[in-house]
Amino acid sequence: MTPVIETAQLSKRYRHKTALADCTIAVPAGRIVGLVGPNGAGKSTLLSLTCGLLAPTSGRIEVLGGRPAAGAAQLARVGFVAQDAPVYAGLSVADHLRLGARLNPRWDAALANRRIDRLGLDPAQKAGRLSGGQRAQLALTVAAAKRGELLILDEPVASLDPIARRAFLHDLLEFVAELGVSVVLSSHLLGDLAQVCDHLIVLAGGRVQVAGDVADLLAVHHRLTGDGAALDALPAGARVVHTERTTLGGHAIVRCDGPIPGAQRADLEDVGLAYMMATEAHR
Ligand SMILES: Nc1ncnc2c1ncn2[C@@H]1O[C@H](COP(=O)(O)OP(=O)(O)OP(=O)(O)O)[C@@H](O)[C@H]1O
Repeated sequence: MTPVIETAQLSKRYRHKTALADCTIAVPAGRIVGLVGPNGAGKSTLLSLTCGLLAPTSGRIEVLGGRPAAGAAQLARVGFVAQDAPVYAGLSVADHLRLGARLNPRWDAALANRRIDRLGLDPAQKAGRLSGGQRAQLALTVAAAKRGELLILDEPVASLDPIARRAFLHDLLEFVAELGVSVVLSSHLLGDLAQVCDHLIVLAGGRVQVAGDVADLLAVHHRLTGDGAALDALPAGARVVHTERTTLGGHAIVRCDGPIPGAQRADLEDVGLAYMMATEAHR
């Protein structure tokens, strides 16, 4: 099956700043992909390259087997919601849906109306008067009703309160089940991503630190707690990703294909955070 996103040594420089370097990934179809990383890690840059809003400085990127944004057909296959859920402040909710219908050949009016109805949004309300959460939901509705094969969401839950975040992520899961789309969403909130993602990409310092299906990553990452003595007796091939001392004791996240005596399975937050912290520690 063609990967939804495939890159090889992809890099992007803005004048003197390298925002993304040597990025080689292959994202399988049908996944909800969590793209995490600290501020300035290169997440928006990677997503903008995926949508064709930016051109690479070097390297290669293919989206759904084609060049990003290469013509109307390719554009119709990808829905994109940029950071801060941009909407047209002067247009009403209904205007957004009319515009969506005019601009998108595969527009699903029934889906759009059903969502707006369920969210309790007034079709006559100007988008500029919606709350941050409502704007995010409107932007997601427009992107989903486009009926593309890939939905790209840049920090879609950043402006939402915890209840709205839950509702948004729940809706997202429903969409994926209903529409069969692949989704890439970036976030700082590993806990949120852990609820919905089955594929993880950790970016830090403009480089991919780890990427893969969540089940595969969890199978090979272990959490060791204690005074550190266990780290001196790790099995061959084990690699300490990150160690941390806290007032409550210490722990280490270790990558190892086989079992580690006395270790627990790491969870997704452990894994994501460990790779981010390890990069920060080397700066
Ligand atoms: N247009 C630009 N011109 C120059 N530098 C830029 C530009 N856009 C981004 N950068 C720089 O590239 C790096 C990566 O930025 P990017 O926005 O991709 O990170 P991010 O992971 O999305 O960050 P955040 O989580 O803060 O949104 C940062 O150092 C940023 O300052």
